[in-house]
Amino acid sequence: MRTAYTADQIRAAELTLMATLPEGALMQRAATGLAVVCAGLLGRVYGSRVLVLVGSGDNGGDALHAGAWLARRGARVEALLAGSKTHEEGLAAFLRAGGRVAEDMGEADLIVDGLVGIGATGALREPYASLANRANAAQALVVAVDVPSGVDASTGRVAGTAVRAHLTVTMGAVKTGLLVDPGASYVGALELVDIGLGPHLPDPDVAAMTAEDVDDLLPRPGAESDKYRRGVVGVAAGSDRYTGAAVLAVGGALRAGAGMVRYVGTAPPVHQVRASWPEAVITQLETPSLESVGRVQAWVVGPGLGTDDWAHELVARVLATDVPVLVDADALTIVAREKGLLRRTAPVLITPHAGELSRLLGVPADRVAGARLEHARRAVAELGVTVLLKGSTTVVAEQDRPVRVNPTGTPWLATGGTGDVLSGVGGTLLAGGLGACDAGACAAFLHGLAGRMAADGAPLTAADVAAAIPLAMRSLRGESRSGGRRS
Ligand SMILES: NC(=O)C1=CN([C@@H]2O[C@H](COP(=O)(O)OP(=O)(O)OC[C@H]3O[C@@H](n4cnc5c(N)ncnc54)[C@H](O)[C@@H]3O)[C@@H](O)[C@H]2O)[C@@H](O)CC1
Ligand SMILES: [K+]
Repeated sequence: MRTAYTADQIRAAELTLMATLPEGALMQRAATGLAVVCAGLLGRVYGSRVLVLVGSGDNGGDALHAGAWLARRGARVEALLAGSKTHEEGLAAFLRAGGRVAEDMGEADLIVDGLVGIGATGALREPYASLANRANAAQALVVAVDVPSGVDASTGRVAGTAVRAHLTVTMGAVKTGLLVDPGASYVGALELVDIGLGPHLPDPDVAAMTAEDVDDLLPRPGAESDKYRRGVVGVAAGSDRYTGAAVLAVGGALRAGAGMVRYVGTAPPVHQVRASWPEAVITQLETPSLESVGRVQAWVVGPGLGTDDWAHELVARVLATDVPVLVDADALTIVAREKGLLRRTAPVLITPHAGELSRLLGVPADRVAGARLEHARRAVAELGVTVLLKGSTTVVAEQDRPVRVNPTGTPWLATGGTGDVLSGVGGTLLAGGLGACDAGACAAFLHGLAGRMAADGAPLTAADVAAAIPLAMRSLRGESRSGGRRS
């Protein structure tokens, strides 16, 4: 598990560590780590041109010390002092090493963003905001110190402009805002410099699963397994109007390794599912009742179901069972009308995108998208369920646990029907015995990985994603060695 922390958590850990060390030692560790990464990026340090953007705090101090390190090795390093004050000791070291103070931004091979780090509050003020824009427009490689300036370290919010880094060198521990969009999309590659903070860190704020974690959690059939023991998943999806959602949800469930999929729906989607998936066991419903449906270990309800009275009744029946339920799409609209349906003892995993969560919380969708963690946590508290909030960074939140932040995915997944596949995968993992948080996080991980494999830099369809799920599972062992990073 890759763990991450809020600015307050980091600050508290830094204070306890600092108390055990000589003054300035921590910054030296941070700056040396930063400089070594910059040197690696430059390839040849001697003669290279480096511009250091220096803010008024310790983030600027890190940047100045790293600039000094590079200057001592022959780089031509200039510092633009942007703050009302400058880290004194850092500036002295920088000047001693032959660094120069610049009046304006000149040409450079590498720009080091030391404007603000975890001490920032709110949108970047001037002149920082203009400098961030100019750094973004420059040809140079951009390395952010600790956090890309303008990204809120604790939440990933970007209130105004922010530095778009090719690489972020973060100190001591990963910050939450580096893993959650929109902030995560400004980070580039992420390097962690160990400054000895580990023993002083509290329980993490958020955690990202690695391929190895997912591999360990996935239910796998043993010699004793039969289809019932592997998990039977029920899928209540599709309607006369939306038949494809049923096909995709059933496909996701089957491809994720369900022992058996029981599909229930009206005649048109039933015909489609039967034609696409002869493996599914199908019950055609005349009335919204589950009486004639055999036993399942988990339900998926909602994709393409519609929101009329018939659908409402079916959602209510599914939620009245005593097994885990994954609630998606139209079923989310229905439970937004009658939240009492979510009050049950067996686990509920809801899988909204920002728009659906905004209806559940009564908050505008853009606010949900801009502060994903906050709203996922709020939904957990208000609704008493596990929440998988889909989007550019999918997050899974559950009471009393660090939020799981999904590290896989590709923008190509933003196409119709991929959410239906995800719900099928999640349902199968619930039926296989995973808890709601693990089922949601593993489903998101596999779905993102499958999307990446199916796309390979070109468009994909939802059916391609479903087809790639077994490939994604198979690749977990190889991925665990390379970390499962976003590409
Ligand atoms: N204290 C230490 O020994 C260590 C510090 N570290 C570095 O220190 C950083 C934190 O340093 P600070 O606490 O001094 O804080 P920062 O350097 O992140 O920023 C604080 C300064 O920025 C200004 N500021 C805040 N919000 C702003 C905004 N929106 N626009 C413009 N200016 C703004 C403040 O007035 C203040 O002067 C970390 O991010 C990290 O880079 C790490 O190297 C670890 C060791
Ligand atoms: K920075």
